[in-house]
Amino acid sequence: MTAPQTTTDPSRPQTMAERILSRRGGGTFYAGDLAVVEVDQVMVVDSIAQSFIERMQKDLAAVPKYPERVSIVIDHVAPASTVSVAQAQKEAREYAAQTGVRLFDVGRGICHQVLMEEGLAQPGWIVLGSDSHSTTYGAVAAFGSGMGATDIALAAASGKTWLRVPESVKVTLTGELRSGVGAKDVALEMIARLGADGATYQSVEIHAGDRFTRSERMTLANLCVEAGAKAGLVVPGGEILTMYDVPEWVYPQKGATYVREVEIDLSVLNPRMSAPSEVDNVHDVSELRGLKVDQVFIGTCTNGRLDDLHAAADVLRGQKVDPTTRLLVIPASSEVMEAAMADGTLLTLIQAGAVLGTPGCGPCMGRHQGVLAPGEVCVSTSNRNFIGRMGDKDARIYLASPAVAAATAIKGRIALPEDVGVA
Ligand SMILES: CC(C)[C@H](C(=O)O)[C@@H](O)C(=O)O
Ligand code: SF4
Repeated sequence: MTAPQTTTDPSRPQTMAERILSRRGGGTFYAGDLAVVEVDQVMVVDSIAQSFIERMQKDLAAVPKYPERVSIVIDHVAPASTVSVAQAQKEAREYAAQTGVRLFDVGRGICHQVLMEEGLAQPGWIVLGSDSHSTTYGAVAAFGSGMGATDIALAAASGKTWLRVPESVKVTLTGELRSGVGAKDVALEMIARLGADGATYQSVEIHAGDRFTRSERMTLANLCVEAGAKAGLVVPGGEILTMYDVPEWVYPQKGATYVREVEIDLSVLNPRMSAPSEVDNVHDVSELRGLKVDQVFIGTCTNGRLDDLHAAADVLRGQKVDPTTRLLVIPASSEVMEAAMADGTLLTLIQAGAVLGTPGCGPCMGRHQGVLAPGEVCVSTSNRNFIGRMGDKDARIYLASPAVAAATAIKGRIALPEDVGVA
């Protein structure tokens, strides 16, 4: 493996990140180069809205250059849990009304899911979010990246951003998954292989062929930031080609330079689980089987979509949640909730004993709707299990797929679907 040089020789093949940033920056850029690029969408979440507005109004004395390219989403603590949260959300609504930027209010859903549903991330776009999981847009070959309030405000004010073109790690998926193993298991395996800081400021370029739906690709791209990645780009294929116009210039070129190459053979992968308190502490679920669990949470931008709820319902149908365990289910968006309502999935989940929450982040970051007490154990379909993430610092979080989470809820202990009679 050779480290890429920062030459601007246009004949050298480019990675996906290099190609997209070159195109959107009107130049030929390679890893290490500084690029100034057009920004197609700026996303601001509720928790950051106040600092964003302050930067815009006080520091920059600017209004959004293209209001239609800015979206504010009230999702992290929605509905509001305290007076100060309510005040911040009120200011965000007023700001949107004054400036004409889009506002997605309480109940519409988690920022990344909402932008994707609204078509506000497209192949080849640059989407910047005030949220670290903005790598999710890479599911549709958009260069999605999280930035702080200051950079986000600068992008909103100028319509551009500048960044150092990241080096790329190539992740190649081979073979076919066995039944009962899914995108979340692949994503956890990928983070285990890359390491929690293993792709810091790099672009993780995932070669998945025609495998995986958009939803599954979102799970893969979402987790990339847990390896420290600047972006997580899935090479377009399969369903994406039928859903989007994919320009030729988003594809990586043969012979592009990668700092590291990782190959994952899907055919030997088992259901995986990340144990406390780092996302890359990944084990086979069978090794952790039997541990008593107090709360199970199915939702989030990682695994709160319709296919995730279907996977949970397939396990929970006709069964009951263990009486000593709580099961919280929070659809990622109003659209997901409506579809799950219409096809009977929510009824199946509720009949099994699930408690439903408002579409949004829910207890994912420990702000409300299911905070954990000291000593409690939670199995969650989310993406982070750091100390204190979902409440008390002495609570422990295990990350898994919706199917494993559902089986665990029935047993009240970490379990596989086969343990509750589901093949
Ligand atoms: C609140 C937000 C800024 C934060 C993030 O950046 O990711 C949150 O979504 C998270 O998952 O920790
Ligand atoms: S669902 Fe969780 S990880 Fe996703 S944006 Fe919300 S808090 Fe962050």
